[in-house]
Amino acid sequence: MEQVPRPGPKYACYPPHVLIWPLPALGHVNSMLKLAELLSHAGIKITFLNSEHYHERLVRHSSDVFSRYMNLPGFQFKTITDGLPKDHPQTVDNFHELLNSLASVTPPLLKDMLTDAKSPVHCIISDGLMSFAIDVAKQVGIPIIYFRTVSACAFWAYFCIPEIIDAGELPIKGNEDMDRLIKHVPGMEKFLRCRDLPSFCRAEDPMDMNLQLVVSETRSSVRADGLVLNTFEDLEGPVLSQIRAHCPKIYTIGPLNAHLKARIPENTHSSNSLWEVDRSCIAWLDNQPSKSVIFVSFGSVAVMQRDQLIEFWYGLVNSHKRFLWVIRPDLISGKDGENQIPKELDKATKERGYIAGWVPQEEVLGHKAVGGFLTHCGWNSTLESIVARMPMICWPSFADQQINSRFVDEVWKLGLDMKDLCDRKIVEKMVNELLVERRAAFMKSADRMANLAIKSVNEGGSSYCNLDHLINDIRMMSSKSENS
Ligand SMILES: O=c1ccn([C@@H]2O[C@H](COP(=O)(O)OP(=O)(O)O[C@H]3O[C@H](CO)[C@@H](O)[C@H](O)[C@H]3O)[C@@H](O)[C@H]2O)c(=O)[nH]1
Repeated sequence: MEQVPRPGPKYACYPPHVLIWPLPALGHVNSMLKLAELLSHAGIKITFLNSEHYHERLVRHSSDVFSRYMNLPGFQFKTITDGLPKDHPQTVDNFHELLNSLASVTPPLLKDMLTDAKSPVHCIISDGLMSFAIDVAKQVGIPIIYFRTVSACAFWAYFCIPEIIDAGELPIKGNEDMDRLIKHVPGMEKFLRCRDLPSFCRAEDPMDMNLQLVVSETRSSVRADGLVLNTFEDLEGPVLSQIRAHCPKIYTIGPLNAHLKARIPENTHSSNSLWEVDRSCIAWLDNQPSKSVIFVSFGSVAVMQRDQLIEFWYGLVNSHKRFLWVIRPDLISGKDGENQIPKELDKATKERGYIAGWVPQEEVLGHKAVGGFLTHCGWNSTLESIVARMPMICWPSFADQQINSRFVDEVWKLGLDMKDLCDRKIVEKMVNELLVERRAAFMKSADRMANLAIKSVNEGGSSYCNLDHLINDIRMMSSKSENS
């Protein structure tokens, strides 16, 4: 399906044209849409290439997001197949299937799109996990910039995995080995433990398919003409210096949610939620005392066992604090014991809890009644929490979430790392630490980091200037191509 572009503002000559192509996963599509909006605002023509499945979802479940983008001048959606059946489960275990399928079916389609003389593309910004896009870009001679949607610390850990394996630091030798320090991620030698490495490193075999795939994709970033990261210099400066030794052209332009608000203040709907949002929780929050609620959400893909759900539930109830919990319809893996919620949990939830399937997360984090965030530490959630001055309890599940958690707790002092423990007593204790006992200290760090985040996206800040660099570089690519 292709949308005909609507007339945009009157550009002097040809506007630069960028093709943006995310991996079909919510955390990726969501943040690349934000980048698309920022570039569109700067007068750049955008073709946003969505997988057929994600596009259908966007049109059907988020028609407001879809029409908002369709109204941006010079913006169009195009779709491309991911080569998988419609009902193919999208879980972390199927990650390599998705990437392999994309790599086998999309290159000729992309090449056709890029060689269409009617609509020349001057630059591709592709997801930083799709190296086949680099191969196609090089064949047709169009510059390509990578966008990696994870933190710089996660990117750097992925980048160093071959050295970690060569040094014999992987595989991890069972649970008792989890607290061993890793020596071969420069800059993190003092605090990075086996348990904090991206979850793919837990494979028993260092040649594990998912692990090798993510490493080779990360390493391929050096072949791109630039790397965009959704982070900011004051948050991850030391790690960024390490990465710059390998990928010299890095555009740190985050936090993207704050950057959008800074550049386009009239845009009050930046969250780009691709699923239907239940807003009834806002009315519930309106009736709760200030900073009294712990918000619980584990992102769009993480799953948990039913017994883990019950442990969290007891922990929240036993903390005697109010809670708002996002339980997605597909959050619980396996259906054992469905509908058997112990009566005391049910009763306490009616008294001081609220459960929803999908909420306007950024708005919730900014609500005056919310005092803390129990999160899986997906990168978008982590940044949204930082911008909202919200201390965190981190229960990481997979991929980059473990290392993000470690940084939240040990480096940025913005919250507590629960590691992969799941025990009602720990949940209860941490909720009380976050909301009461250590509240003042966490709030001080959260305020400081939020101020730095806001400074970075305001005029003159590092992310603001880096986005201007990116826009100027794209303009140069376009004028070079028009002159050749
Ligand atoms: O009820 C909800 C729950 C979540 N969200 C939004 O959904 C996004 C979730 O993104 P993220 O926190 O990054 O989590 P995942 O969806 O799990 O993201 C995947 O992609 C991220 C970016 O690559 C990685 O950091 C994660 O580990 C990976 O699981 C955020 O923008 C939330 O605001 C809502 O709008 N409403």
